[in-house]
Amino acid sequence: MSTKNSKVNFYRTKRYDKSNMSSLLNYNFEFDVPPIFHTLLLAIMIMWMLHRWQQSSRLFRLGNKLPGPMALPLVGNSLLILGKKAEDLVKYALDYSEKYGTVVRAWAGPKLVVFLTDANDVEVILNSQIHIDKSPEYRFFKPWLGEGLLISSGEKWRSHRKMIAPTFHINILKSFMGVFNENSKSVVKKLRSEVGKTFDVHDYMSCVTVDILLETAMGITKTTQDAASFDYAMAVMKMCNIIHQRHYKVWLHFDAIFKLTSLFKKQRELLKTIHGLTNKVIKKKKFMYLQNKEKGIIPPTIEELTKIKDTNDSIMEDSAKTLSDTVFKGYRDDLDFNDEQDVGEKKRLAFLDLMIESAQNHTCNISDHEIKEEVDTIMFEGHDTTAAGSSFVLCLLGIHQEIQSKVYDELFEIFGDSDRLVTFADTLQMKYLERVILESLRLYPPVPAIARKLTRDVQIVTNNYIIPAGSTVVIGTFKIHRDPKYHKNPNVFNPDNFLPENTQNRHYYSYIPFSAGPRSCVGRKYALLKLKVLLSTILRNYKTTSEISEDQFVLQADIILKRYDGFKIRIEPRNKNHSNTV
Ligand code: HEM
Repeated sequence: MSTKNSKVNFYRTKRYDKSNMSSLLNYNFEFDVPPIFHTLLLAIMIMWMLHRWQQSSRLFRLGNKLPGPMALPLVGNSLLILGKKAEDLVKYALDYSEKYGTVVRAWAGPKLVVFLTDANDVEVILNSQIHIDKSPEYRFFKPWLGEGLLISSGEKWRSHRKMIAPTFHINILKSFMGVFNENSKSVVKKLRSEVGKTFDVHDYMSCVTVDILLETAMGITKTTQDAASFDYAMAVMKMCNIIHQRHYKVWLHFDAIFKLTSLFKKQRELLKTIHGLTNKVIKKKKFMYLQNKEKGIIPPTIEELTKIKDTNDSIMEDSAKTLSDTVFKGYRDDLDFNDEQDVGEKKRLAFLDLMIESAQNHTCNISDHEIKEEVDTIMFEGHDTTAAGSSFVLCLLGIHQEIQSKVYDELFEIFGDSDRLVTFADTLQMKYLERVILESLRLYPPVPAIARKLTRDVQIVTNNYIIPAGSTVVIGTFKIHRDPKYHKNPNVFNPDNFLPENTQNRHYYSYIPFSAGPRSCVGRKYALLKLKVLLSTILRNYKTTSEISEDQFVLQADIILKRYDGFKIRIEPRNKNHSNTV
């Protein structure tokens, strides 16, 4: 029967057979139920079967042994975040963590997500060579970063990590001191226009970070920067913004919906700019490398630049030179400890040059396309993280004036009233500033959570719970860093939390701003060195103040932790004297 006829019959029945109820019922049930009812009935049956199947699955049985909010059939706990604003999510997540403890499960539809905030449980995951796969949410980066280090897995990740980790060796980082200095000076100059005003310092930190990365990752110097590199920098910043939006707007998680939005069109244009420049630079660099090789000019290899030792043990045996080396020593990752020997006259090479060199001399099997993915990854990972990290430090110092005075006194001890550039040896003296940076990364970790996809069951320490294979584990760095078990007055900004006597017996996994274990941040040393040069240069020139106290910060956490209300500060020029006379 056609739809039209069935509708007509339905209404006819109503009009003409009112007196005969039994014939009406018979007539309707057998022939005249509108098709929408059939569809609905079918949908309900399918949903019920799905629900039953889900309930009987191993994931569901094991997952429901973990504490967490009551879940609805099929949608699970998805409705809990529906309609929530990005800036409310941090508070919301913390409330749930308070309510259920250090292990909380949630169902995102059929997907099991387990939140961990106990250092012992976190160690089980991060210290493992097995649980190194990233969660599916990282796929939003794929159009941009491809299979770069951040999202790749398996053998590809292992071999690329082995090649890239040594390019962050301290000897190579030392050769970036000039770039860090030059760009820090340049931002001091730009900040002059903001003296006496309240402004968002993140914009400045973001620009200077991209400029430094253009030079250290791709070898594009300030003098060779052109309109294309400016467009690239802008595109990197805008792409980060699109990915943030995809994370906190649930409907944008679905590719089909995202592709209908104007954001998708924008993303396509931005990626054209980003990939266009990376490809162009790689092509040019490779051509130059081959041309130089023909002339017999061969750049130093990574081994020559770093004098890498053969065994991991010898790396761990090296004595730690800076505070952060001590703090991060327990991570057992593949980043070396400081070696104060200088690289002397050796040429500065950008990460890209080092990768091209490794590919050409066959120490690593990496294609041009893969090099592009790794350069793009470094540009992303190195940008937003350090921009947020440095902005938080400047805001916190604006609030805690007595701590800023101590930082300035230390800098005055090192530099006096001179305007000279920062040397690597100076950075080793900046012990108080280093504590300030580490403490800021504790309270406001730029990467507030890390997610892994489990391919095997894991037994954690808390109640010997089993987290089943197939689930996503989210490690809540923000919350772990504020655990009163490990920090007295955990919500108070106190750089003395990083005095040696306060760190020596602390659980290594209670402080993980750079993650830890085999998949820890490969740029950790780069970031800390750059932050010291950049922040010391700014603080030697300006005093920062903030009208807003910490409890008024409106935090927004998606991939990167930021202030939704903006990183507002005021600055005034320093008289080059001890802080008490400023
Ligand atoms: C304050 C600054 C930084 C912080 C807090 C930070 C934090 C992190 C964290 C937590 C991860 C692990 C992410 C995850 O597992 O989901 C990570 C990975 C990574 N970071 Fe950083 N990062 C910083 C700066 C940098 C810089 C400057 C670079 C490069 C120039 C960089 C390059 C990378 C790369 C390539 C990875 C992926 C490593 C892998 O999976 O093997 N990071 N970072």
